[in-house]
Amino acid sequence: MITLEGVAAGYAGSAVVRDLSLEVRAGEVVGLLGPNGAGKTTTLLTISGILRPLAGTVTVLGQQPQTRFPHRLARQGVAHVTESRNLFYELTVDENLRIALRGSKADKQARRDEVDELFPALRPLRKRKAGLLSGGEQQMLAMARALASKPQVLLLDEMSLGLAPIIVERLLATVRELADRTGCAVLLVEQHVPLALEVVDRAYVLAHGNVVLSGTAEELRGNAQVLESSYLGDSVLADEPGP
Ligand SMILES: Nc1ncnc2c1ncn2[C@@H]1O[C@H](COP(=O)(O)OP(=O)(O)OP(=O)(O)O)[C@@H](O)[C@H]1O
Repeated sequence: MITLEGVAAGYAGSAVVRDLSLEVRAGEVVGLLGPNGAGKTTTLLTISGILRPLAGTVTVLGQQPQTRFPHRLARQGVAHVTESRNLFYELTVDENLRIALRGSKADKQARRDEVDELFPALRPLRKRKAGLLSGGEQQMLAMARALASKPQVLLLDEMSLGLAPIIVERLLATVRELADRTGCAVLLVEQHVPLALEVVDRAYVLAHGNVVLSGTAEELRGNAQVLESSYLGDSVLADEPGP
């Protein structure tokens, strides 16, 4: 679903991510972890076609998104939820969802039912303007919008930004359920490392634009010291229970 081979990515011809190879298969949830400025957002932007790779090959759903028109990719089943959430804040929850729904009437109804099942907390908020929702509710709506477009590939950039760990835990569980149910391939950037490692199948750790560690969630959980040192002293594992 997503394959990167020897990819360099960056801005104005200058690479901030180098020699990156990664893979996300159907139904997998894969984490892209690492400290601030490591190149995680740049990697997602390159996968969704917003940035062109400076070197290497990006393949998404069998195609190379080396196009200046990322909306074409979106129509082909790639949803990218950016840090800014991209909601229409003056529109209601319902209206935000309606805009994102695609396909026949039956398709749209099926998507709506799925959204209702995965995000029951949004049901009583349908008539509320998106701008009046809490941070967690807005993030749910951003994910629900992504789901409404029936993605085969979902890119999630720091969906937990500014949210309490309990909300993050719920959102991550929903992402897992979405991948298991729909077979969607999910690549997620997440700062809450221990929480992310509870739901992802595998993860890549980026530091200074290079992969410094990768493995299954179990391998990474068992490699906490190396994982922590890749964050250059940031105590990412601080919310792990003590010994
Ligand atoms: N539009 C831009 N033009 C030039 N450099 C940029 C641009 N956006 C990001 N960068 C630089 O690229 C590097 C990687 O940034 P990126 O946003 O990909 O990191 P990140 O791992 O997502 O960080 P964070 O966790 O802080 O969001 C940083 O040094 C950043 O300053």
